[in-house]
Amino acid sequence: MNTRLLLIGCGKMGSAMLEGWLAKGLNADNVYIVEQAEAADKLSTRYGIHGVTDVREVPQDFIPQVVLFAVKPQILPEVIENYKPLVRAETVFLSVAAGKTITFFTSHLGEATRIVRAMPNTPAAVSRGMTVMYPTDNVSQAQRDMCETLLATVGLVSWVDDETLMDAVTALSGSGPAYIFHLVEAMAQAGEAAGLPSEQAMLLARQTVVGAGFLLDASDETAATLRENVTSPGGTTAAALNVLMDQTNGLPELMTRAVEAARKRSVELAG
Ligand SMILES: NC(=O)C1=CN([C@@H]2O[C@H](COP(=O)(O)OP(=O)(O)OC[C@H]3O[C@@H](n4cnc5c(N)ncnc54)[C@H](O)[C@@H]3O)[C@@H](O)[C@H]2O)C=CC1
Ligand SMILES: O=C(O)[C@@H]1CCC=N1
Repeated sequence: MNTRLLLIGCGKMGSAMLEGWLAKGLNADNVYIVEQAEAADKLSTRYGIHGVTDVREVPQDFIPQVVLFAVKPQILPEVIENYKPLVRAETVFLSVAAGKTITFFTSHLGEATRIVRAMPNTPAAVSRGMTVMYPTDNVSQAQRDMCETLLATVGLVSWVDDETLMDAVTALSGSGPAYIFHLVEAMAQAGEAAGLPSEQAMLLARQTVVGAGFLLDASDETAATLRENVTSPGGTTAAALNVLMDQTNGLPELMTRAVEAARKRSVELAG
């Protein structure tokens, strides 16, 4: 992979993608990262990329094909205009910032800017990410393909043709890994309450979620069938699922409220 990439912000999400790309052979020499001073030094040493603290330190002859914004949405209004000089037809601006709309980018960078909004998730670090993208009309097919190739290197890719759906995407797959990690915490806590020692409860919860994820990935069956495969009539799983699948107080209702809270927050982050 020889994509010329300028990455703005390399924290949890930026480094998850970068690690996935470098593991799949992205040429580190073609990558510039704008970060805060200490992070820029560490990243250069760790990944062999060019770490800078200001976009003006990027050599004039480095024309990025992709400028990727991976800073917090709250930081973007302060920094976005620094990147205006990079707007040109051969450069696509790819943003993973939750909530930040195409209108936000065009209002600061100009209508001609080619923009792809993307929502990845942190399993990208182990090439199991899920990314959903939405492009502006002026993004060429070649640029769409380039963004898709980049993100497909670290997981599955899907597109939406209605930008407002990016809020729902963010609430489901963007934030979703946190829900699963919390499920591990909740299962471990429940195991402890049922009498298991704390460390063993965590081991069981963790490996159960890892194993179920692998099984889901390896199997052609639906999640519903895999669930039914565990559930003996009148057995222990059925007893637990009676609680979890309760129409009014069960997990679907709780998850719907949680996803809706995240979707609303994504709308608010548009600013
Ligand atoms: N963490 C996640 O699971 C996901 C995050 N996102 C989006 O990714 C973006 C980054 O989120 P995280 O990686 O979680 O945050 P983070 O705080 O880990 O990373 C942000 C990075 O930006 C750097 N930074 C701050 N000011 C900067 C500046 N002026 N110029 C360059 N870099 C600067 C920080 O040093 C930090 O390393 C957000 O917009 C978020 O909505 C999207 C999908 C999932
Ligand atoms: O919590 C957030 O706002 C970001 C967006 C999706 C995951 N993390």
